[in-house]
Amino acid sequence: MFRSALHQSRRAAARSARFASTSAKQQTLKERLSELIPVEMENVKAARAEHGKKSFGPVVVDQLYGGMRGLPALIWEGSVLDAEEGIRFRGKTIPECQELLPKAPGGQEPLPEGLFWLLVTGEVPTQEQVTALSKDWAARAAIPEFVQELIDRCPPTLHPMSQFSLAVTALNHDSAFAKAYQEGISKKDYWGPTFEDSMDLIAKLPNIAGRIYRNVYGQGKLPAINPDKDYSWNLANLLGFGESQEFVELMRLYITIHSDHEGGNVSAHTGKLVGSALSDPFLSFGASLNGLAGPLHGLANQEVLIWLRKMQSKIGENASDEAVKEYVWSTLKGGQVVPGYGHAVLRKTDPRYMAQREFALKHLPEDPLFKLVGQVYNIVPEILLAAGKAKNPWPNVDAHSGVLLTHYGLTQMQFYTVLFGVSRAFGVAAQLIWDRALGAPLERPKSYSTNAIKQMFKDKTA
Ligand SMILES: CC(=O)SCCNC(=O)CCNC(=O)[C@H](O)C(C)(C)COP(=O)(O)OP(=O)(O)OC[C@H]1O[C@@H](n2cnc3c(N)ncnc32)[C@H](O)[C@@H]1OP(=O)(O)O
Ligand SMILES: O=C([O-])CC(=O)C(=O)O
Repeated sequence: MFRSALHQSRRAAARSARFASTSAKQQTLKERLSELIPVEMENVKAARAEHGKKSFGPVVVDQLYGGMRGLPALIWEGSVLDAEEGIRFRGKTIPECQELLPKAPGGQEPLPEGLFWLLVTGEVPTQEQVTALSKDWAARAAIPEFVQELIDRCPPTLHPMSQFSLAVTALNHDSAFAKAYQEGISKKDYWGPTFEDSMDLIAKLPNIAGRIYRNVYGQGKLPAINPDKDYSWNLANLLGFGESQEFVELMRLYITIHSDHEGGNVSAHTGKLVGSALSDPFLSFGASLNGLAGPLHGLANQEVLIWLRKMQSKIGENASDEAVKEYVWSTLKGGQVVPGYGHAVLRKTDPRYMAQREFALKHLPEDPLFKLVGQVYNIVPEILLAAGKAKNPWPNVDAHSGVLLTHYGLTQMQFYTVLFGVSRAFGVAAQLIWDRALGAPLERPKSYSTNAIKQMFKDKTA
């Protein structure tokens, strides 16, 4: 009976996918989503009916002390991470996304608009649907005057990530979800205003990021959003790099690959957790950003560049492998981590690192800093293995992002994590929409004290 429910829901999904392909041109993301939600509700119901009582295996006490590594604890629809092969967005690898997602005219990198559509629906959109999304986001891009003033009043010495988080949190002033909740919206309709807030959130981030960048680094007045251009072009232009076709392409790739990394990473999980209290998407994503701002998470892309620059000032440019090795060892011996290396889940080189490396090989193969990143790649894993602590000696996404931004003249490292944050909104927003559509409950796992654990196992051998 359970199996037949699953089959029925799959048949309904297939019917609905066929419908989508015939009427794709006319459908907006919200229209498509409203068709998919009832299908997915049935799918989840069937999956829970069939598998709900099955166990993933035992939970051991070390997992409670060890940052919950490997603990199956969350549902996250947009992406799943495999330790060996890396991330798949709705089942698609990064190279597959690069191939399948729509591009801008003359562009070769995927448009993040298409990635968002994929994260939300599990489907690859048409060129027209992606263009419509670019236009929709451009139309929603303006930020309220008081948020502009809030950013303008921040001292330039306040870290750009703190400014970013303040501004995103303040967008809650106009939250459609918070308003609808106060007006007594029914649970079954939560997803509608969550969708609107999520679209507004993503749309407004370039104006927030651009304003912070120009304020902090004295880069002059913010230009207007161009409604005929895509999201990444507008973001690049607000930062002052709209003239560089390569930088715009880099933004398309960057926003696509940093968007989502399943649900357990700090920023994604924080957004989901805060959203589970029915805090609106602005409050939820503001919280995500505060997690992303930590040096073991998104701030690592700033830390990598700082570390590379420090290395250069200590051992000079074009340093020998021996000198680099010595510098890496001195980092470890100083009780610090090598930023950009290691990962909580991955056990191979991050495919996001590889995608950025390929971009560099194509566009900036002779860049001296890129060469240093390559040299470090040949040296660090062996040293981390020899040091014997890190479970994954290979580079993660952050080991490569800064060098690309620096190449095009975006040299202000403290700003880098803001760009990561713009991208991470895509993944968090997509999940918030589904969480509210599927009625995800308040998150509240059980915690224990050390004494409670000791007591629990007092008279037991295992
Ligand atoms: C977008 C992202 O968030 S990607 C990650 C970005 N962060 C970084 O690049 C910072 C450097 N890397 C790290 O600190 C870690 O590898 C993390 C935080 C990413 C993962 O942490 P964990 O899952 O705890 O890693 P792991 O189980 O391998 O850690 C075991 C030990 O190796 C150490 N280790 C792991 N990676 C490194 C590293 N790059 N340099 C030095 N030591 C390391 C850990 O600090 C830990 O030491 P401890 O036992 O003294 O506490
Ligand atoms: O998956 C993680 O824990 C960290 C990471 O790479 C990301 O969030 O992009």
